[in-house]
Amino acid sequence: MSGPEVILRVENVTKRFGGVVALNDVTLSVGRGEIVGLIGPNGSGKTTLFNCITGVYKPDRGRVFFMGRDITGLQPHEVAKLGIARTWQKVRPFRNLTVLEAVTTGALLRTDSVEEARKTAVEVLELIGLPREEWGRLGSEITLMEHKLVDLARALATGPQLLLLDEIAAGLRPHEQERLAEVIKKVWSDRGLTIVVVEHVMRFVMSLSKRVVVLHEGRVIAEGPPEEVASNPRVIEAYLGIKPV
Ligand SMILES: Nc1ncnc2c1ncn2[C@@H]1O[C@H](COP(=O)(O)OP(=O)(O)OP(=O)(O)O)[C@@H](O)[C@H]1O
Repeated sequence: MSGPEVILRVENVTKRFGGVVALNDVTLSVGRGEIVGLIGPNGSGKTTLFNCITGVYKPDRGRVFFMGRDITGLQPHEVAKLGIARTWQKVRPFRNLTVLEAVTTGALLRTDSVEEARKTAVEVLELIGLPREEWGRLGSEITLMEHKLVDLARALATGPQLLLLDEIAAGLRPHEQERLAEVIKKVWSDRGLTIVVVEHVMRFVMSLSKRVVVLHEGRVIAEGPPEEVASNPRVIEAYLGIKPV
């Protein structure tokens, strides 16, 4: 890939679960500063790819490079420390923590000082625009949209260079998805981040990404600008379940 520095490189990654080949020789690159959409039907391997990048799973074959360094097989906390953060497909409730405390836990990756971590959390919460009166509320008291923003804030508080968002728009109403896309664009430009967005909601992907990679049955079947990819017959065939633009 020419152009910007390659920040993430996945090379020939294969991951099997028993007889299921979740990823089959996947190769892709992400340039620094890009927002790349990763799409594909249910079960095509998107979350498994995130798990192989972040050290949740070790690939059976292939390598993962981050900023030129081979990170294959590192533990999740080591990968996080190097500067890769993620959100999870399922909202992870933090019933007994407040919003501010939950985001502070993210910042504790980089410091032992709770005071310093809280400062980072405040900065991030201000950046994403979650109103101050929400910061003292418990996880059990906030809406799904607020949970998504807190997940995003917690990931940002770890101080990443690369952010992996796993279906963060799922379950939100269209106007909430629009707001979330605006927040993501804001943090992307403010923090100079690189972002990979796994998403089923095509409109959401298209509003964020100039380049989309399509997975189908564990393989990359197409890659390019969203409009081009959306009209690619191979993608349409693989992807009958896709939501219309
Ligand atoms: N821990 C696991 N154990 C066994 N099989 C798994 C595991 N994780 C994923 N798989 C299988 O690997 C394949 C890819 O799953 P994955 O969750 O990566 O797909 P996905 O594209 O993220 O799907 P979705 O859009 O539904 O979230 C599926 O067949 C899935 O059942």
